[in-house]
This record gives sequence, structure tokens and C-alpha cells, in this order.
Amino acid sequence: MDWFLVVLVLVVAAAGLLRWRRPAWYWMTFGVTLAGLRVLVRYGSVMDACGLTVPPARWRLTLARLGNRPVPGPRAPRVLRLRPTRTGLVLRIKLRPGQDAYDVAASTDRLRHSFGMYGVSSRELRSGVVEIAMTGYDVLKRVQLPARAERSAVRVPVALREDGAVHYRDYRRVPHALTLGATESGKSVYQRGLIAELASQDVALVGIDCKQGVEHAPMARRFSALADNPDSAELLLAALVEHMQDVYQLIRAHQRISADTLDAEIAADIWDLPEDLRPVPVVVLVDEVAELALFASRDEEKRRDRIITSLVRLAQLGRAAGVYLEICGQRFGSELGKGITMLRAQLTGRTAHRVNDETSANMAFGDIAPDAVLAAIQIPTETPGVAVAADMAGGWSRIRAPHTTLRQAVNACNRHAHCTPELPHLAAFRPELPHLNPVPAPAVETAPVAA
Ligand SMILES: Nc1ncnc2c1ncn2[C@@H]1O[C@H](COP(=O)(O)OP(=O)(O)OP(=O)(O)O)[C@@H](O)[C@H]1O
Repeated sequence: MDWFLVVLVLVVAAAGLLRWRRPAWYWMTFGVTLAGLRVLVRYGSVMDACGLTVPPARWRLTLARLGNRPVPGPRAPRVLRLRPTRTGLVLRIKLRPGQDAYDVAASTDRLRHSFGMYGVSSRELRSGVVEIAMTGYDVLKRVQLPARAERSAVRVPVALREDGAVHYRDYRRVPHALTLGATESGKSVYQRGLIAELASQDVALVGIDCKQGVEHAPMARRFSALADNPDSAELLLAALVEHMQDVYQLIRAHQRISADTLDAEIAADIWDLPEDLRPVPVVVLVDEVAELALFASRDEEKRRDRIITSLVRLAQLGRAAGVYLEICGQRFGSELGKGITMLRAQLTGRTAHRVNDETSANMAFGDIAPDAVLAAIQIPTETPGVAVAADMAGGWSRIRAPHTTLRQAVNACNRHAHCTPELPHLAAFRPELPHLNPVPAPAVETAPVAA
């Protein structure tokens, strides 16, 4: 009995310690079982308390009356499945007649504290079937992407969503994206993580970093082209437009051949081309975009107009040619001059880190997901890296990228330097390669020769 007590105290102490210091480990060791039991045991009463039950059917009442049995109580939605995950529980329920997925969505906060979970969200899978995703702890506090997250050439995991799901950057679904945020809000860390993920994929990376290359230059081994000032950015963007036009020519040539062949696929973009003909997709990463739009003289104004025109052309036509834009900045509104709102309309993937004012949040979401504006303004200063991500479908979620240091990103780029494709149009912009080991070799002391 004594031993049993000692073991019990030790287990409770270990659980308490894990819950306090390592909530993810606590969840996987104790939390998931306790929360699963709690949900199953309390399910009926919680649903009743949250107003998610319906009165019993009339035939049940009649049967009970005829059989002199107790009157049946209200009925909660039927549980189809309760699935544990790495970060929480997923409960799938079948609604009773007269219930609506909106009723569940409106009760998520009540469900959250009634089930003792950290966060609850819901979505309708199909008519009458709702999935309730519950997280057991604050998954955005210390973010680690699951090693088994799916990866493909133009779809890589970049962050974790607050419901515990992995947030992907999928260039085929959302070709161009805009990432906004105040200074020190986590934009560079987000972009670094993205580069580190893309490094191992079959894509060409092109960087435009007007902070003199401070962000991109250390990762130059994996970049097919780099520009570190507005002058070279202008030329690089013009070269990218030429590359895009060449890819269109290739697609046209393939279409001419396949048009004469009965039943052959007719390509509409690079992904329809046979693999041996398909040009490598290009991801163009622009850091601090406002630097490209500012000018102080007439010549600089003309250069700015040419830069914005090239960006607009790439945004409008790049998707089919496999040229994708990833633009990053503190603000991106009409105050940056003509062409900006037109360009922004093409950047349909939006991510906003902490912003300083509502206007900046509106620049990110005002036109695509107005509900996300408030969420972006509420991101606290003490959680850099937390962001709100939305796309044209109008849905949004809070996300946080893992904390990728520049060293980790550089290591990933160096490891995959051999994957860097050479693009003929961009040959003039191949970056000067940093030395892998820049530490000078220590001077060799020569021992005095014995007489
Ligand atoms: N995902 C994250 N998780 C934890 N900490 C983060 C994360 N992202 C950023 N940080 C912290 O916030 C600091 C600022 O991040 P970052 O340099 O990415 O900001 P920024 O928005 O690019 O700033 P600036 O515009 O001034 O370059 C980082 O040094 C890091 O310590």
C-alpha cells in the first residue's frame, strides 16, 4: 500500500511538472487519455448545458407513456468518432434533425471550458456532420512542425495553426502571397523558415533583398539569383519577365504538337507538361518591398514604375509559367504609389504578423477577409511570430512559424546547394557565394630549429 502511494504521488508530481514545463509531452503522456475520458463522460450533460440537444421524438414519448417507462431525456448529436491527435482531440458528430452547424460554431467557447480544453473550433464536413477540433494546450507557445508533415515541390509546411493543424504554403493553390508586419514582428523568421523548407525541393529561389542582402545573402548557395538593391532588382525582375515569356513559348510549342495528336493532354500551365519538359518553378522572395517603391528623384521614380510594372506582370501572368511571388513588408498600401493596389489584388495569400495600426491590418485583409482584421490587431507584442493567415476563400486562422534561426536556414541552404537550378536568363544575377567556412586558418607557429 505504501509503495502504491509513493508511485501515485510520483506520477501525479511528474504529470504536474510536465503540464507546467512541457505541455506537449504532458498531452501525449497523460493529457490525451484524461481529456478523452472527460469528453466521453461529460458529453451528454455538456451538450445539454450548451443548448445543443433536441427534445425526444414524439414516438419515443408515446412508447414510453404506453410502456409505463420513464420519459426519455433530450438528445445530443450522435458521436461518430473521437480521434486523439498530437495536439488535441477531434470529435465528429452527427446533428439531430433541426440542428445547424452554426449552433455548434456559436457554442465553441462554451464547449472549450466545459470540456476543459485550450481551444475549440468547428467546421461542417458535409450536411449534418460537424467536426469539432479541440486543442489540449497552447500549441502556438513553442512551435515544432511534425517531422511527418507532407512536403512536395511547391507545397511546404511553414507554420502551425492554433487548432494544431499544419499550415502549408501551397504555391499551386495560392500562387502569390503578401506577408505584412511591424518591425520585430517575425516576418524574417517566417521567410527564413519558408526558404529552409523550399531548399530541399525542386524549385529555383530568387531573392530581392534591398537591406543590402542582409537576410538573403548568407543563404546564397541555394539561390539561383539575388538582387540586393533597387537597381539590380529592376534588371532581375525584367529578366524574370523574359524567363516567364520563354516558358509561355514552351507551353505554346507543346500545345501545337499535342493539338495534332488525338487524345493528347493539352497543357495550360507548366504542371500539365511532361516531367522531362517541365521548367523548374521559380519562387521570388522579396524582402521589405517598400524599398522598391520609394524614390527621391525623377530617375528613381521611373525605375520604381518599371519595377512595379514587372511585379504586376509577374503576378498577373506568372502562375501558369510557374513563377510565384512571396512579398514581405511592413506596409503595402496605396501610399506607396500607383500600381500597388493592383499588385496587392493579385497577392491572394495574406499573412499579417503584429501590426501597428488598423490601417496596416486592413491592407492585409480588408479586401479578402474583413473578420481577420481585428484578430491581426490583437496579436500581442510579446509573441513575435504569431500571425493571422487568410486567403481568397475568406477563412482565416492564427498561426505561428517555428523559430528558425539564420544559422539553421543557412545550414539547410548549404546542405542543398547542389539542388540550385541554373536559369539562363538569370545567369547574370548568380550571387557571389559566401565561404562555407569563413574563419581564417590559424597561423602555424614554426618551432625553433634546434642548433
Ligand atoms: N516564430 C517565432 N517564434 C519565436 N520567436 C520569434 C518568431 N519569429 C520571430 N521571433 C523573435 O522575434 C524577433 C524578430 O523577428 P524578425 O527579425 O523575424 O522580425 P521582422 O518582422 O523581420 O523585423 P524587421 O522588420 O525589423 O526585420 C526574432 O529575433 C525572434 O527572436
